[in-house]
Amino acid sequence: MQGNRNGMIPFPPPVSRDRVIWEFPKCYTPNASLQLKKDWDIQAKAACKAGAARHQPWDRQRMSKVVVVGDLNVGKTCLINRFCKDVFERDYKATIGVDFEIERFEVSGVPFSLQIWDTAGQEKFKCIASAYYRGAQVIITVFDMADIKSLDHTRQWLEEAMRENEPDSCFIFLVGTKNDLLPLDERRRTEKDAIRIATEMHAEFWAVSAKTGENVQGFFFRVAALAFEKCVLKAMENGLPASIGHGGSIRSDCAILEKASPQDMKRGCC
Ligand SMILES: Nc1nc2c(ncn2[C@@H]2O[C@H](COP(=O)(O)OP(=O)(O)OP(=O)(O)O)[C@@H](O)[C@H]2O)c(=O)[nH]1
Repeated sequence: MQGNRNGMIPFPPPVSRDRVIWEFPKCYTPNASLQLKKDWDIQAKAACKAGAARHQPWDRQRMSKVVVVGDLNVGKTCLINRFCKDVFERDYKATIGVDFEIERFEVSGVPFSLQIWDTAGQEKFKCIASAYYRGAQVIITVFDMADIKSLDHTRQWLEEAMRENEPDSCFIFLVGTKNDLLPLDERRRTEKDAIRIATEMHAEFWAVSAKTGENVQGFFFRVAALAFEKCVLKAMENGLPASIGHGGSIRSDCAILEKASPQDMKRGCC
């Protein structure tokens, strides 16, 4: 895509159809869920409706920061790549430091983005990666369903990520990857252990497979919906106009990305 003279892209293309969210996405299991409700908050819904109806030019986007942490080799990069690029890489290539993707959505008629930070699980890159934990609205702690030790380590990963963030400021998810590797009975046992740990962490649990794609879209839609709704509610709490939409004002804890494309934003990792 061509930028203007400043290298900026004035109007990003419309959000692809498979990134449009109207219905409030369901949780994976009510036994470890951040919210059991089935629909959007009524006030947030009304604000979105009013904003979307205005059809203003899309000159900026609201964005939440998502940080993905967990042991090396658990499948963080594959999970992100399955969702953002619909690919699966069989060979392991360690993440060096950090990398990020920006994924654009339309939620209840309103543009919204997730800035998804993929961090390195290797000890030697930890100090680089941890510099990027700050300012997260969502923390995703990932473990490998076929490696129970990686589940035990998620508490430590969360603790480290929370050190850089305010208590109660983030949605926390516990995600078990590679569920394609387990027979059903073993999968059930691991899920039971994970649900116990998710409850301790005040996290929502999901079991996914980047290889088969199972639950990957459902999971990221849930992340986007919860993060988006929180932005809307926070903006309303702060007394900002209740009408939110293309060019409207959700500020709160969402960053606003002014007319820059993901390519403009993408920096080399450390
Ligand atoms: N069977 C199966 N293998 C997977 C899945 N997800 C990832 N893998 C494999 O697990 C290995 C590690 O995946 P990565 O996504 O690179 O792991 P990572 O957590 O990003 O690792 P670091 O970058 O070192 O932190 C790769 O060989 C993947 O092919 C999955 O859902 N199923």
